[in-house]
Amino acid sequence: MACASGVCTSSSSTFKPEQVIVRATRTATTASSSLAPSPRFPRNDSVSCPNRCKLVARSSCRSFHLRPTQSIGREVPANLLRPDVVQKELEKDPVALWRRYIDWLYQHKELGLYLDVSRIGFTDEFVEQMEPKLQAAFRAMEELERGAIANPDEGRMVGHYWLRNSRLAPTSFLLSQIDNTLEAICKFANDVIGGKIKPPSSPAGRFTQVLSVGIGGSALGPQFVAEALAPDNPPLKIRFIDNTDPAGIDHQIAQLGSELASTLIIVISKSGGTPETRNGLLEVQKAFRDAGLDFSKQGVAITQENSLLDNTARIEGWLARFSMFDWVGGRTSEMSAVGLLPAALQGIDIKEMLAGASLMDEATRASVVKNNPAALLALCWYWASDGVGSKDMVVLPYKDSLLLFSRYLQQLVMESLGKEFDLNGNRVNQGLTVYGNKGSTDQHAYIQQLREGVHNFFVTFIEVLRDRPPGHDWELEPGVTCGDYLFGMLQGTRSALYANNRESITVTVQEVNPRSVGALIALYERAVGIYASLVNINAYHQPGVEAGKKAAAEVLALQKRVLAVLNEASCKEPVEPLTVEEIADLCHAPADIEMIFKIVAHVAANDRALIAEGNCGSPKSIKVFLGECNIEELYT
Ligand SMILES: O=P(O)(O)OC[C@H]1O[C@H](O)[C@H](O)[C@@H](O)[C@@H]1O
Repeated sequence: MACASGVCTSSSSTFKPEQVIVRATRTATTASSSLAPSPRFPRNDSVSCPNRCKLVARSSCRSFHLRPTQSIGREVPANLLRPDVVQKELEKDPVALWRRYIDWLYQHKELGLYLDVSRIGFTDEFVEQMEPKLQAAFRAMEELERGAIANPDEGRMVGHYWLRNSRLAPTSFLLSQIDNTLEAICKFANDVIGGKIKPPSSPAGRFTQVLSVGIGGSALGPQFVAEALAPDNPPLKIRFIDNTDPAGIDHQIAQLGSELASTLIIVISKSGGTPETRNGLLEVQKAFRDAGLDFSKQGVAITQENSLLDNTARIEGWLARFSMFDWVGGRTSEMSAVGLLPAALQGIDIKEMLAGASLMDEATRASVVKNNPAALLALCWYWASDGVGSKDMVVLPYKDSLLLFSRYLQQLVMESLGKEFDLNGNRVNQGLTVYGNKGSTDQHAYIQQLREGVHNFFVTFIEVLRDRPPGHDWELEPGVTCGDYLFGMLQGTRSALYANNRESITVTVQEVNPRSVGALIALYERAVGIYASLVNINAYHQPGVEAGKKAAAEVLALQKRVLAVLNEASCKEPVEPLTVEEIADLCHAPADIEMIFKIVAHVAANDRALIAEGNCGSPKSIKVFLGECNIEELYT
């Protein structure tokens, strides 16, 4: 598929493994650990030793291959293979630890991505025990990719892997749907950036801003990618409305100011009926009306065909509509129009993102655990959290641009794995808690507790080798750059945590670019899928979310009844102020009295003609009435 502008062309800054070898020899000892030659390829005699292994003798490679997989070396007696003992031994024996590091180091050569699981203390026995479960997980993933109904409750296929390799799609119809949508995204983005598609009444004569309205999976991926990859001066700057907080919405619109006239509004909702997103849309449409602008000329919808949003956009004649597919879940939709259109509009090379994800997908189809980084992650999660989520996953990227990765992963992991029942209907209350921001910033916030406090977590460090674009670095002390400090902070924290028996994983990428970001997303998508199989749950539904939505709808329905009751009382002559108890009785909802009090307090705080007299600190004392009675409402 050809793309006219630079949006979809391949990146010239793609990492080349050879570059690392050169730098590995140039940089001093500090860099050597993360640049260690990988022993992985020689594991299989039929695979020749790749270039990187030239750094070590071929015989050494072979010895890694032949040595039985043992956590801390042959000399350790079997009775020492208890995890805590293993760890203590490793701490005392840096050589054994180094051997464990290289023995388990995963390298994806083309992506320049490494995965270090050596600081997770799993034993060989554990790996052996997990092997049948992992093989079952690989088979489940294979079936999923072939189009099985992998989301049984909702009767859906799960096809986010096809998005980056449409040839994998189970039917030619799906294949052309994927290809056509991608082509349409590229064309639209190019036309907007090139000024062919422009706003009707902007002095700028072209779109300068994107305002994305969406929530959950319809916001977190685009937010993460924008933070990670948007250039300093993107062709269109992006902002987000991802909540129904009126002040937050006002802030975004105020920040746009007169640029509202040159803002492309992208409304994203798979279902097309999410209340927060609908409210965001209505608020933005009001802002357009207030400014005398025609929303339809600047509105774009990304949603499933025939959803409420799709129908609205069609009927109102919005600028464009892009399809979201039934078989792509919200939290795995970054490589669909949901993520790709906003990214392309910011000048991010979306084909490189797809290429990175596709390469990672290939790697994570390997059925040999050590060769499959997603399986290694899932294995570590299982080990570290006893397969029941007993420990939290703290995600610490040491790179500002990856700040939102943990937030993105929060939904991907917790909405996928946080389930009450397993696939056999047993109550399991599964999950894996994710939090984190970035290093070294977090070292000055909560690392104190991680090092010394309650031991309820394991860490995932994300390391980025490239500190800055070439040609910009300088030494702020002799021989030391600012980036060396960041590197030192990461390594120091990793060591300090390990010395206190705190486990960690390290994912290393060469640089933050579309390819590595695509790969990271794909890596974690697959790890979540594999882990879900290991613990026998459906990763692709979210029944628990409905409970909160239903309860919210009930609160709003109750509020309408409260206001009707107050209206009736306030239309009497003289006006009859009511206590909260009286309101609850008149609403025939005595059990909801606390909620009624909260409704009264909220409405009274918002200039809505509801007056609450008394002290809200003692709810029984307050008397409530409406400042204006609405006779019409009474008789309708
Ligand atoms: O894209 P939408 O249909 O508007 O859904 C937005 C979000 O809604 C719910 O909270 C779901 O649990 C999320 O998975 C989804 O991403």
